Amino acid sequence: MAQTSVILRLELNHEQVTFGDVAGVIAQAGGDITSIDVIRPGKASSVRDITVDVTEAAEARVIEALKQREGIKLVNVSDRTFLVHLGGKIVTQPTMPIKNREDLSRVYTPGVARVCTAIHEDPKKAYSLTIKRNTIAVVSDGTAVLGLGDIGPFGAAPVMEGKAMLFKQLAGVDAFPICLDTKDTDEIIRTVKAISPIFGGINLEDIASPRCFEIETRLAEELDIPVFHDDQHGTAVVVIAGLLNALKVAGKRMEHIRVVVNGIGAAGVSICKMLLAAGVSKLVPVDRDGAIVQGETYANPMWQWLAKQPQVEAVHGSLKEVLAGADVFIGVSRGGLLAAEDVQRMAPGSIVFAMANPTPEIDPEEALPHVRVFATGRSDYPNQINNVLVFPGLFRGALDCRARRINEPMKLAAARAIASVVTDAELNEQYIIPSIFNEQVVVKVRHAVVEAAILTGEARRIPPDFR
Ligand SMILES: NC(=O)C1=CN([C@@H]2O[C@H](COP(=O)(O)OP(=O)(O)OC[C@H]3O[C@@H](n4cnc5c(N)ncnc54)[C@H](O)[C@@H]3O)[C@@H](O)[C@H]2O)C=CC1
Ligand SMILES: CC(=O)C(=O)O
Ligand SMILES: [Mg+2]
Repeated sequence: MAQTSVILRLELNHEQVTFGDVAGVIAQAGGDITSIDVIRPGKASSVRDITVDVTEAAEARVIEALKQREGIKLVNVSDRTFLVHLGGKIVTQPTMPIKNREDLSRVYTPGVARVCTAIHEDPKKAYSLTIKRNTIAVVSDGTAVLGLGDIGPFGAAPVMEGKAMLFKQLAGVDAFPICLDTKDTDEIIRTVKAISPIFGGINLEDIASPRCFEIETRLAEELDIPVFHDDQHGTAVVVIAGLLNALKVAGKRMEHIRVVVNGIGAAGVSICKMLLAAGVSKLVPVDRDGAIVQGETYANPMWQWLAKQPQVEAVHGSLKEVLAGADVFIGVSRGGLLAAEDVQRMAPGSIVFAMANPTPEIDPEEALPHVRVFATGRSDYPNQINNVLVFPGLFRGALDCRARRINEPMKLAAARAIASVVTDAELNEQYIIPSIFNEQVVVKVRHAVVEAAILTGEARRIPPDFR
């Protein structure tokens, strides 16, 4: 159940209520008080800010219960999640202050002109003399934002700002959110190409399938900087990392497991491809109409590709039907699709990655008693399988070695690097994947990605620590 934190500003009439009464009302309605600040003390009345943790469902109950109680005036409700978004979440910052005319004539005109000319004469110098070498565009058209669907470019912005924050905080990569007001494939490609000169890489985000496949493929072909659709490959990389460790916990092997992947969109297609490359021999891709079946014909070119793979089962069925007996469930579809009895019918020692955001395919509380390893994309449960473990270190590595592309060996190396952060001694059901705050993650992913890029001839620069 999604948890939120609200700050309630209350004016209390001391003749009618005590603070104990207030606490009782909140607790009864399902809220959990985490802090109290006195804003205005007073004998007859006082004003306090009360921070309350509640589930989304209980929030309205708490508010209503307070409003109904005599002696309590609800002055304001602030959602702490909204508060951190006020004014946006990132800023740009100069690398030095401009203190005097001399500084001004160096960083700007006339001095800057010589630098411009030098870059014009040798465009490679853009990497040393501009922000290009450390800057990524996070590009979305707002059509598949988390699991919220097509909520448009304005709606997408808080997620893209969040990705930019994570790039910077975790890997020192400067990232800029770009939310496009078009859903047209050609226009998106034209626009990204037109803005690309200032960027060292393009992170495509939350662009709906199947359009995202063509956009990424064409941009990767036409640009000489890495183009990476995070929802496809970032997700696939982190799933493989989690699965490598979950299989160790469950005592199963990649070649023997039967895997059901639900939601064959951007993330699902890339996950299926990476599972096949990793040696999975029994795969059941499932979308809204049930299993994608070997030998059938599909209009979606990616589903058609899957239907031709010998490892894909030739069995029709709904998600619930095909899930019976499966060793692994990977959900990248939509929240709330499964119940306890569905995961109960999986093979013993089952592994469930319910990764739809913000609501997983099955409520963790329902799934946990019946599965061996359980993971979600969320940060409020153990085992957060989220592409945030991948994109910061992966782009850090790609930028440092000036990789032209991000190829399969670089992705596989990233997956193994993430898995390796959890040592065999630490590994258990609750800890198959490191926390995003584990500093080893970015360090190891970067190192593995640079190494793979050098080995596969993708690097255009050897970073000093590899010389
Ligand atoms: N934890 C993580 O790191 C990540 C999680 N996700 C989550 O995965 C989900 C899908 O993301 P994308 O692949 O980018 O979206 P997408 O829109 O490209 O694909 C979603 C797919 O799920 C299918 N689908 C919808 N309802 C379904 C149902 N009831 N049963 C089976 N399939 C169904 C759609 O037909 C579509 O093919 C979202 O909830 C997203 O938040 C995506 C990327 C990373
Ligand atoms: C995590 C992520 O990229 C998504 O849910 O779309
Ligand atoms: Mg995404």
